[in-house]
Amino acid sequence: MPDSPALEISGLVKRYGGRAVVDGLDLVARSGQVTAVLGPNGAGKTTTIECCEGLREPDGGTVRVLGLDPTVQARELRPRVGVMLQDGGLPTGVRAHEMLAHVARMYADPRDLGELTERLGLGSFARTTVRRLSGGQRQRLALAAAIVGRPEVVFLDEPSAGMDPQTRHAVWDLVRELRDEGVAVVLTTHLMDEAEDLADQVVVVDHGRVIAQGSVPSLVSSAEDRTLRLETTPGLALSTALGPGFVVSEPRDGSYTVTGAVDPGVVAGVTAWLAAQNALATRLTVGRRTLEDVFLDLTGRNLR
Ligand SMILES: Nc1ncnc2c1ncn2[C@@H]1O[C@H](COP(=O)(O)OP(=O)(O)OP(=O)(O)O)[C@@H](O)[C@H]1O
Repeated sequence: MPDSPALEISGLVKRYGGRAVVDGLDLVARSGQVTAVLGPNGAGKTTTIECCEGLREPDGGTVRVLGLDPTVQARELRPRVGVMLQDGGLPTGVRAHEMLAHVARMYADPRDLGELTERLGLGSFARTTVRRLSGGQRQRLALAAAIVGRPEVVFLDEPSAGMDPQTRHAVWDLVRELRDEGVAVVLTTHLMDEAEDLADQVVVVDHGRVIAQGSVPSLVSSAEDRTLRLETTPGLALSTALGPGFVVSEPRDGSYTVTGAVDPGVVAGVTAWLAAQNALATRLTVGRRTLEDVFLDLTGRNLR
């Protein structure tokens, strides 16, 4: 069926030692779209992706990749799915270019290795053994290995972690191209700008469940809320200057954010209140909420 999703997860449960780290998770990802899975450390993202890759067996629910069950139909799926693991998962004793050439030989119609090498800047370390590669170089090689076989679905677990900005942009371009070629790209990331730039659909996972999903615009503008950002004297009780319905935080000393229905009257009220405290605002901006604001609202500010 042309409209059937590339990935369909229903009620996925995965337990470790009796604890459900994935706890009834539903997710659909489509061809020609980038789906970004976000969530705090330990939320269950990697475990979910590993169930999709056939690396972990679910304890409940179903996972279908291209309509197939990744645990029992792994052989049929292997040539159609590309996987980039968080730890690289590469053999360490071979040279980078040998590893990639070996992976390419496993596919019927691999990408041009020269072009891929150029695109991801692999040339400078092609003759280095994998064990001696830097973290970012290893990531680049792992990405090349994930896409060399022209997969229909690609799972990228934190693809740009440890990459320098130049490489990150090259990777983003490549991901957009894959999407335009009709590939279903499913990636996990902690980089909100990566999700904002790339994702057609964002899925926020916490405690093993999906707690929000949608396009970036739909997530950031679900209300008429705006964010007022303010730099001034630390430790002010800024919430007393505002009525109910506003959330004030001071993530760094003297750097405040106010979320809510920020209108001209609210800005005037805040600056008047600051003047009464003899506090000078050295910076004041009003903007739309960012994906990071939404993420922190959804998942809280406590460390995991
Ligand atoms: N093999 C395992 N045995 C026991 N517990 C595990 C195992 N793998 C993962 N866990 C636990 O499952 C939970 C979810 O881990 P997972 O790696 O899926 O999270 P994540 O959302 O990918 O986190 P991160 O953002 O840190 O990569 C964590 O509490 C982790 O400690």
